[in-house]
Amino acid sequence: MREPLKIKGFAIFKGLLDQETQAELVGDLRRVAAIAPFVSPVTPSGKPMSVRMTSAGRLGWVTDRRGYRYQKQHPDGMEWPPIPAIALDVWQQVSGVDRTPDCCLVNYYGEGARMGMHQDKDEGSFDWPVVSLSLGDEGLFRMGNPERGGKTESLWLQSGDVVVMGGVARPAFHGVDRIRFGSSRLLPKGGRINLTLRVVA
Ligand SMILES: O=C(O)CCC(=O)C(=O)O
Ligand SMILES: [Fe+2]
Repeated sequence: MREPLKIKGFAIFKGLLDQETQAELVGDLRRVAAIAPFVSPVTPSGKPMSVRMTSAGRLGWVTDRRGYRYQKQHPDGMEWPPIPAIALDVWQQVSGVDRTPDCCLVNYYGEGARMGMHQDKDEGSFDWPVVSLSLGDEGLFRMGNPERGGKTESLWLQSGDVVVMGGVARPAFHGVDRIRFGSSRLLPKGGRINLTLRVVA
């Protein structure tokens, strides 16, 4: 495996997944969404998020008026489907830890969707990395600091890229400013999918 790019402690593996594997993973995610449909979540303050979300794994990440949290069931009551083997394989290749993730959060970015700067901090511990996989349209990923504000660096993530947020980058603020809708042909209707694999302590 090639050495990752390192930006502010974020390790970026450009093009880790080949096209065939990306297409296979999209098929797996269709099966995930057939069991646990994408929802349009709201933040605890009631603000609609522009991304749509579902999860796979023992736990799923959800947000609504009651707060941000992990839970064992989809908002509609069903258990989350298993994490696709391809995603677990990527985790094993890049995470550097000997534990399987509990959650694979699946975000879908349609035209105009974005994600504001935030920390991933509902996991109970920053000891485990978060591994992120990008599929479909390009997304402009912004990398910040463990405190809000300060200098940031941005990078376009393309289909097949993998980012590891570990060490100093684990508590760092990050977000997706915008996507280039229609820049990839992986998803017939366009858009971007991001998977994040997380250990929930
Ligand atoms: O879409 C991305 O690349 C990042 C997603 C993210 O930060 C999250 O789901 O917490
Ligand atoms: Fe995040």
